[in-house]
Amino acid sequence: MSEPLLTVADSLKDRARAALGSRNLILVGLMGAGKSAVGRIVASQLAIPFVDSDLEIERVSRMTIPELFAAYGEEEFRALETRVMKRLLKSGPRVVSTGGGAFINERTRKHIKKGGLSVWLKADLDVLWERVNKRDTRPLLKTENPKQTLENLMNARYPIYAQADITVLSRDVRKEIMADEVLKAMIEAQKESAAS
Ligand SMILES: Nc1ncnc2c1ncn2[C@@H]1O[C@H](COP(=O)(O)OP(=O)(O)OP(=O)(O)O)[C@@H](O)[C@H]1O
Ligand SMILES: O=C(O)C1=C[C@@H](O)[C@@H](O)[C@H](O)C1
Ligand SMILES: [Mg+2]
Repeated sequence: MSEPLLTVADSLKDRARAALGSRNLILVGLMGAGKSAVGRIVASQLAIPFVDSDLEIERVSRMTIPELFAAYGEEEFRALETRVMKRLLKSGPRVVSTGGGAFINERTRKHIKKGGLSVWLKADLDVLWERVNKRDTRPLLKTENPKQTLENLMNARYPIYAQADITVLSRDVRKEIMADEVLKAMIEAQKESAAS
C-alpha cells in the first residue's frame, strides 16, 4: 500500500519545524502585534511548547504586570524580564512570545539573539490601536493620549525590532493566516541562510 501524500499544510509545518531544529522561535514586536495570539498557534502547528514571557513573569512574581509596574517601576520590571527570558531560552525548541519591550532592552535582546530565531511581527499604528484600545492592562499606555504614545513607541522602537532575524507583516487577517505566514518566513530564512 502506498504512503498517504502529505498535504500542503503538513509540509509547511514539517518544513518550518525542520528549519527551526533545536532553536527557540522568539516573537518580538509592539503591544497588540499578535505575539501572544499568533505565537500560541505557531507552537501548536510546530508541535513544540509555547511560553509567553509576560505570563511567566506574572506567574513567578504572583503579581500582574500593572501591579509590578505600580509597586516596583519599569526598571525593576525590565530586570525581572531579563532574568525570566534568560531562563526561558536556556533550552529549546519552544516558541517564546515576548512582552513588547523585551527586545528593546539591551541585555534581554542579547539573550534573545543568542537564544534562537527572532521574528518581528510588524504592524501599522491603526492595526495596533484597534487591538490594544479594548483593554487597559498595559501600563505604558495609561497616558492622556494613548494612541499618540503608541505612535511614539513605534518611532522609537521600530529601528530596534528591525534587528530581528525575520520580519513578518502583521496585517488585519485571521491569526491562523498570520501563523502560516510565520511558518513560511521561517522556511524562506532557512533557504537564504543555506544559499549564503
Ligand atoms: N491577526 C489577528 N487578528 C485578529 N485579532 C488579533 C490578531 N492578532 C492578535 N489579535 C488580538 O489582538 C489582541 C492583542 O494581541 P496579542 O495579545 O497577541 O498581542 P501582543 O503582541 O502579545 O501584545 P503585548 O505586547 O501587549 O503582549 C488580542 O485580543 C488578540 O486576540
Ligand atoms: O511594550 C512594552 O514595553 C510592554 C508590553 C507588554 O507586553 C508588557 O510586557 C508590559 O506592559 C510592557
Ligand atoms: Mg503578549
